[in-house]
Amino acid sequence: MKHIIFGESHGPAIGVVLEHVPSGIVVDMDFIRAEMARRAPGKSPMSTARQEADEPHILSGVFEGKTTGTPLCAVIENTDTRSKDYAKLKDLPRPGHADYSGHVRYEGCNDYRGGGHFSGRLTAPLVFAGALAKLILKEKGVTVSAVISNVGGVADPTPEQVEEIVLAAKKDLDSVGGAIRCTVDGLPAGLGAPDYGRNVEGIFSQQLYAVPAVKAVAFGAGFGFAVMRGSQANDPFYMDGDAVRTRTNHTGGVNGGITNGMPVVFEVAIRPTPSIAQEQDTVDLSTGRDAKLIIEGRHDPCIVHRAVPVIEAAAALAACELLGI
Ligand SMILES: Cc1cc2nc3c(=O)[nH]c(=O)nc-3n(C[C@H](O)[C@H](O)[C@H](O)COP(=O)(O)O)c2cc1C
Ligand SMILES: C=C(O[C@@H]1CC(C(=O)O)=C[C@@H](OP(=O)(O)O)[C@H]1O)C(=O)O
Repeated sequence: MKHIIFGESHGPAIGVVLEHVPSGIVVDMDFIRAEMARRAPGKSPMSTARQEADEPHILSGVFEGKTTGTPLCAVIENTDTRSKDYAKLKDLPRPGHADYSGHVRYEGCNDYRGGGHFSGRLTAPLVFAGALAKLILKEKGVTVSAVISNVGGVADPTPEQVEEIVLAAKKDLDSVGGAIRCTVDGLPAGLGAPDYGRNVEGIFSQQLYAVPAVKAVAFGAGFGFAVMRGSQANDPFYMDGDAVRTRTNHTGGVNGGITNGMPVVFEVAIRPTPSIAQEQDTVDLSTGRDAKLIIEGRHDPCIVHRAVPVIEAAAALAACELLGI
């Protein structure tokens, strides 16, 4: 299964085309809508004020409630755009966002309104694709679930702590980052390979780094391995009936680029939102001079809580790839 995400944040619509979807998958729209709602903007003071229904319109690839196996196209309308907030960003790129790198890469032809194709808005069709992937994985006994593992330096925060930290950053005209831990359960041992392009960590990472604001991916103990001894790091094997299992899972379910039958566990770091309301230094691309920038518009003071279903979606697509779907 391959997917391509299309659209810009302030264009008429965004969407996804999936090809090689297995035929006969029952497209549970209640489940898909619930997944989309977990990510949708405008739901709390901790998120952007932009209001979008995020209702997916399926144009092809589904007939009588089931996938046909031919290309599946889903479109999501953009209705609450306010492009005037972005007028000055044509010449004044936002530090941390993709305005400057996108301008260079696309020779000034990039749609800078709302971040264009770089916007976190493009994760709405990704969540649609991920929801479909989860429906496929369910039939194979594979589940994907993620939680917030850090916000603003506080590990495994309670929902109340998340709210307090995010709203404090917002009050300071600032933003805050964090991390998400994701578990993929039910993948059999023996998937993947050690080689370039085929190893489990690489397949997951390709999907995860395509999510805007993801800045690090670590499997199992991750950077913690750097300060462990072998006796602490190794996961001892034992027999659980007929199944080979490990007592700990520091390695995050992967050895030598191949699943070992334990849950695949990884953590991603999410950067603080680039668009903050404080005055910042930038450059004026029209004059070639240093400049000051005050960003207007409606931005997420934190991305972490909104990205939890997005990380699950990326992981579900990676799990399908590993299973040869
Ligand atoms: C769900 C989601 C919401 C986001 N909301 C914002 C936002 O409101 N303002 C902003 O500047 N960046 C936001 N971002 C992050 C930018 O899209 C991202 O930082 C930018 O495209 C540059 O990509 P990079 O951080 O991966 O380098 C969001 C990302 C996601 C996944
Ligand atoms: C619209 C969404 O988030 C947007 C992501 C985003 C960015 O730069 O990534 C910037 C803001 O866009 P705008 O200025 O158009 O409101 C967010 O609202 C969404 O996630 O659906």
